Amino acid sequence: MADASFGFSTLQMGELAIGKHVHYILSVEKKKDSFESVVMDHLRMNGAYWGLTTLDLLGKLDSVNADEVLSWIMACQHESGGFSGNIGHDPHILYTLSAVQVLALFNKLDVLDIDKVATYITGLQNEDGSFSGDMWGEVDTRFSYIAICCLSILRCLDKINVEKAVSYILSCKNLDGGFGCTPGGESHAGQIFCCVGALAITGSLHHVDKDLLGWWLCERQVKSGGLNGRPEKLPDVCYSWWVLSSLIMIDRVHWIDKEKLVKFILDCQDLENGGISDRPDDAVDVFHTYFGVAGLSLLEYPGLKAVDPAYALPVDVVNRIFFGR
Ligand SMILES: CN(C(=O)[C@H](Cc1cnc[nH]1)NC(=O)OCc1ccccc1)[C@@H](Cc1ccccc1)C(=O)N[C@@H](Cc1c[nH]c2ccccc12)C(=O)NO
Ligand SMILES: [Zn+2]
Repeated sequence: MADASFGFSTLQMGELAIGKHVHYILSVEKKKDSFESVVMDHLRMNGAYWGLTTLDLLGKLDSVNADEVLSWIMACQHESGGFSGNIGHDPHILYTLSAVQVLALFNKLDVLDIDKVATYITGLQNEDGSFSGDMWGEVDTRFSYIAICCLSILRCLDKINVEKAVSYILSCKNLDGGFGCTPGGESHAGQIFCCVGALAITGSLHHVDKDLLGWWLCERQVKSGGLNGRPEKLPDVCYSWWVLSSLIMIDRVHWIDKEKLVKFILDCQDLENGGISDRPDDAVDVFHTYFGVAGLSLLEYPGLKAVDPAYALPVDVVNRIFFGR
């Protein structure tokens, strides 16, 4: 295994610099005053999910102090049961999923008052089956996915009206086979991931035209091998997740060139300091490092743990939730 952490071999772009990326993630965790840390301050709960899931996929989750992480997460829980992006911020469904996902990584879901979290999420479902992100009421199919994914991990999906949630998601399906953030919204790979993921978790994928959607998704691959989020856009590593996980869930992943996509992601690494950027020679960040590693995991890159395309968690974590002790 040629890896910089052993110091002897030189690293070339043709492989994943695992040691470098572990070092990068751990350094971002420690640096509090960096531009990235400040910008991401209100998204810190998402940042914890991206960084820690990356470490787990790389087999290095034991590099962090679980108790420190867990006490910070619980300090972000609001009396409503929801979680905020950082201590003292307002709760939002976005951060509630990330908090639950991180607790699942550490096999610590038992520290939660499950009913309290479930009540918070259930309270965000609207009459038409859609979900709002918080008390201000913004509706987006992203929030439908988050509600369904989170309650499924907590094993209390029955607390919401699943039938109406599914029918709302289907009302956001477009003629091109894709999905938007609300009915009539333009198809976008991120929203497609959310709708396909929610339909997969609720066992409703038979409503999807897999050939039509598969075609729209495989058309996201550009000459360089990278994937974009919409027609005519530039490729971006994070679409290696949004597009790829959707293709896998509808069983059409063989419609893209996997080898060329692996090469695109590896070309986005910073081999000096670690981390992965959205496209070659751009600045790295934890978000793209996570979606790059998760994308490589979906492509069965050697040495990575398998990731579940619908739950966006390592497969062994998902198995433990549903079949373990
Ligand atoms: C707020 N974010 C975004 O808007 C990014 C910006 C971006 C990165 N590369 C191209 N654009 N876009 C983004 O997350 O789009 C994905 C998306 C959008 C809408 C619906 C579904 C998915 C990023 C942060 C960010 C900002 C700027 C640069 C890099 C990262 C972000 O926090 N995205 C969130 C969106 C999100 C939260 N929960 C989700 C659940 C399912 C799907 C998406 C999310 C995320 O992916 N968390 O895991
Ligand atoms: Zn991106």
